[in-house]
Amino acid sequence: MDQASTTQEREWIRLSKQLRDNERIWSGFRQIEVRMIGSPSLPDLIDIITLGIPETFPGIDCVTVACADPEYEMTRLIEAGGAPDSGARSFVAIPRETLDGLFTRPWRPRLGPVDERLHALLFSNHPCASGSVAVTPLVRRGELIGSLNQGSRDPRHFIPGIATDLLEHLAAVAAMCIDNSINHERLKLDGLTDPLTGISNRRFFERRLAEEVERWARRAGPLVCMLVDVDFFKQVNDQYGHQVGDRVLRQIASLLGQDLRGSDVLARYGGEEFVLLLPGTTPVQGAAIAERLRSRIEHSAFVIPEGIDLDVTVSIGMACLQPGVDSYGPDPAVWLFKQVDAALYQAKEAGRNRVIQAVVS
Ligand SMILES: Nc1nc2c(ncn2[C@@H]2O[C@H](COP(=O)(O)OP(=O)(O)OP(=O)(O)O)[C@@H](O)[C@H]2O)c(=O)[nH]1
Repeated sequence: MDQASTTQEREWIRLSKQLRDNERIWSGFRQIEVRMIGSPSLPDLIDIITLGIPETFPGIDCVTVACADPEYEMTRLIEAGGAPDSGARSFVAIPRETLDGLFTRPWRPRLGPVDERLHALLFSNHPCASGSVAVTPLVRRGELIGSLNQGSRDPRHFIPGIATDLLEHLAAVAAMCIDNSINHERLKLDGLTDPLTGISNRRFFERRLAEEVERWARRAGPLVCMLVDVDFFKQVNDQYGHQVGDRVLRQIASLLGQDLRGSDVLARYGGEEFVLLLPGTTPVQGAAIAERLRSRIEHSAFVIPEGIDLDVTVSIGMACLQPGVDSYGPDPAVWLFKQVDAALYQAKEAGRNRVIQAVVS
């Protein structure tokens, strides 16, 4: 056999191997894609991404998913639904600013060695991401929602300059599936009850506010509204974790609901804010109730698993629609809520742990 045909044969073998490798990668990629699209829940999806990718693609030793999750919505869903040792370990709730700081526009994957800070942030449970990493932005409807983080022991697996179209495609499908699963979970819960505290949710409150304002317009009596916001709640989460934060929110909901009348409404307005609507209550009665609630929370024991008793306080903004008054503008409900919100803001500004009643001139 002459020299030229030997070289040709080697090239042929190399190309055939490359073709087979590419086919394997594409087939694995399609399998992952189909599994992600068909996943029944968010915990399942995170498992497919974080366990399925390393199983399917040689050289990838671990995968994590980081997402901005300010209200711990995803964290809670994943913890509640996943196997204890899988998705929950590989999902990272990342502060919005930190996520934004990971990438610059146009959002492109970051490839190469991993530094200590990035490792601690994205791979803290995964020592195998020691050689090289690919951190790919998860973008949905033009918004950066997280990052898909793949790690390898091999320092040469992810090197700057390699083609990233497959990584980007995988991240685009993952982002779409994550977004769909969250929306699906929200739809399931989107009744009128807040799943964390068991009390009514904002949608229910808004419905009841419209009904009560209609009754008030028929001269049914005064209508008091108050907005209750936990003071420095971020510190509770930051210091003791969101599960302790969740416990505090549940206890506050229960303290606020202790002696309400049947016609009163208590709802979780969102995050660490609760709202109360008290039909047939005068401003004087409303202020007394608000003060009683504030004091009850200040003097309640909030004992967390470490045995520590947390000091929890709330600020309350309160306002009232008086019967027979028609100077509240075209939409009294909007007027009422604006007053309540402004009063709460004043209560925070004045030092927190207090009730401020909107003064109507
Ligand atoms: N654990 C838990 N935390 C939540 C939930 N919803 C919102 N939060 C957290 O509530 C905190 C609200 O923080 P901020 O808006 O800064 O307010 P704050 O720390 O209470 O400070 P002030 O309101 O100014 O007294 C954030 O850290 C949110 O992540 C939830 O459902 N569970």
